[in-house]
Amino acid sequence: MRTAHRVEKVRTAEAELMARLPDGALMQRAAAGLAAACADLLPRVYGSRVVLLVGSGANGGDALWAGARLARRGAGVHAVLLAPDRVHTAGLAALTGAGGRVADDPFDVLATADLVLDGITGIGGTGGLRPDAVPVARAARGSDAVVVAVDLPSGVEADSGEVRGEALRADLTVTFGTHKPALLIDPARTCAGTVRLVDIGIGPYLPSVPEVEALHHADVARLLPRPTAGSDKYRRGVVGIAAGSARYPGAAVLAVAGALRGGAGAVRYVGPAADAVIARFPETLVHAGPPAKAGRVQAWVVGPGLGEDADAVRDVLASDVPVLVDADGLRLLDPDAVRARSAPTLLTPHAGEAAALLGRARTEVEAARLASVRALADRFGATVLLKGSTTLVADPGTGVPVRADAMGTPWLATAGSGDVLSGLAGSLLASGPAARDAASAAAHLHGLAGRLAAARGVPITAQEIADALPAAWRGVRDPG
Ligand SMILES: NC(=O)C1=CN([C@@H]2O[C@H](COP(=O)(O)OP(=O)(O)OC[C@H]3O[C@@H](n4cnc5c(N)ncnc54)[C@H](OP(=O)(O)O)[C@@H]3O)[C@@H](O)[C@H]2O)[C@@H](O)CC1
Ligand SMILES: [K+]
Repeated sequence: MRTAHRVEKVRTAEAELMARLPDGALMQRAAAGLAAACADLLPRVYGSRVVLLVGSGANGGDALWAGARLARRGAGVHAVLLAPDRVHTAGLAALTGAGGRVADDPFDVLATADLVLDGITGIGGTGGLRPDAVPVARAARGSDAVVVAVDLPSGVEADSGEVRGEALRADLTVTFGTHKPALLIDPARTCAGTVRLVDIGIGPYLPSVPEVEALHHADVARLLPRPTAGSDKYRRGVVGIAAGSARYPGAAVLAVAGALRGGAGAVRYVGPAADAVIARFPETLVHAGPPAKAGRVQAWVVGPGLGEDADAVRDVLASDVPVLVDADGLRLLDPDAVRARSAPTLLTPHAGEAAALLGRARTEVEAARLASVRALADRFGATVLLKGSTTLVADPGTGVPVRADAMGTPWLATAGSGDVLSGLAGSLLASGPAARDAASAAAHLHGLAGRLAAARGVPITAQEIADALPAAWRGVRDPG
């Protein structure tokens, strides 16, 4: 699992460790890791042209010390000083002592650079790149050089993943000690490129509960149900799907398709699309409705393609089992009914639906995804899965890390893809895990299924995502 901590926690941990070490030791660890990562990227260090973008803080110091190491190995290193009067003096002395130089003209050296180290700002930066840094950052990005961000891409908000102005998009980010939330959450994450973590020894001083966590295959594998010899279909869990309408029967079929691949022992469909569901999936138990009369289930999914059937939403929310609400269900739900529930509730909005639930603009939700998912979870007292290029899963209250999942691919943005996800997540929910675990496992499997279905770079249908789910289970359980 990758974990990310807030700046305040990183600074506290660094201070505790620094008090036990000689002056500058942590920066040397950071610079050594950074220089090694740069050396790995360059065909050869000797003779390569490296440009350092150096801001006013210790982030610039890291870049200068790493630049000194590369200069000692024969690289031609130029430093572009964005705040010459506040430069890290020891770092600059080390660079010049190793044969590096301060650039006379940033654009000249950037035009021929092989590698640019972005040390403008790290965890101390806020508010996007400043006006004097913008043309330099654009020239770096527009050059043929590979761009390596020091700790964070400059211009992003470390704690929230917001980008409030312009940021410098990197090919690789070398981060120190722990990930920062911005490296796991869009839109900042997309500026980071590949992320490499350098251990500088602060791990023991960081809180055990991070701000954000991202699950690996093995973490997800542990969340997936495994039937035992004593399991029957009821013990494995029955998931009820209240979805579809005369107008949108396909949503019911796709939600059932996801649910059948989610590990529940049986899928019970309730609603007006029973014929379409049975025609495609004869193993489904169908009932015309209402949900309250359909028979026992261990979890409900309500909403995909539901149209205007507010009664179905009300019925399902009145049940005493875990409930997932998606799509039309999110529009029709009564917030008080959600808050009054004692069994878990999982809401699965995309940014537009989240914006409607919060009474904000969609662009606001997209710009501040971490704050938005937490606000929704708190407002509804429910687990929330916010869809997007990274999926976020939050529980209400503080002290529980938000889960971020970047397994998805842009090809997943296709009609019906969300219906498959709700069926899948509901099916996992029926087998008994916490809503947060069911939601994050579902997001990961759904993302991997999308990747597998689109493996040859071709457009995919929602049905193909559902069909790839068994391969995604195998991929997660046996990544071999
Ligand atoms: N502590 C340690 O032991 C270790 C720390 N390490 C490294 O230190 C980094 C943190 O260093 P830091 O605290 O000096 O902050 P940093 O990110 O360099 O920015 C500082 C200054 O930038 C300015 N500024 C703000 N916003 C800005 C903007 N948008 N555009 C331009 N400038 C802006 C602002 O000054 P202002 O101009 O506002 O007065 C602020 O004071 C960390 O990310 C890691 O790389 C590693 O070596 C490991 C050991
Ligand atoms: K940086």
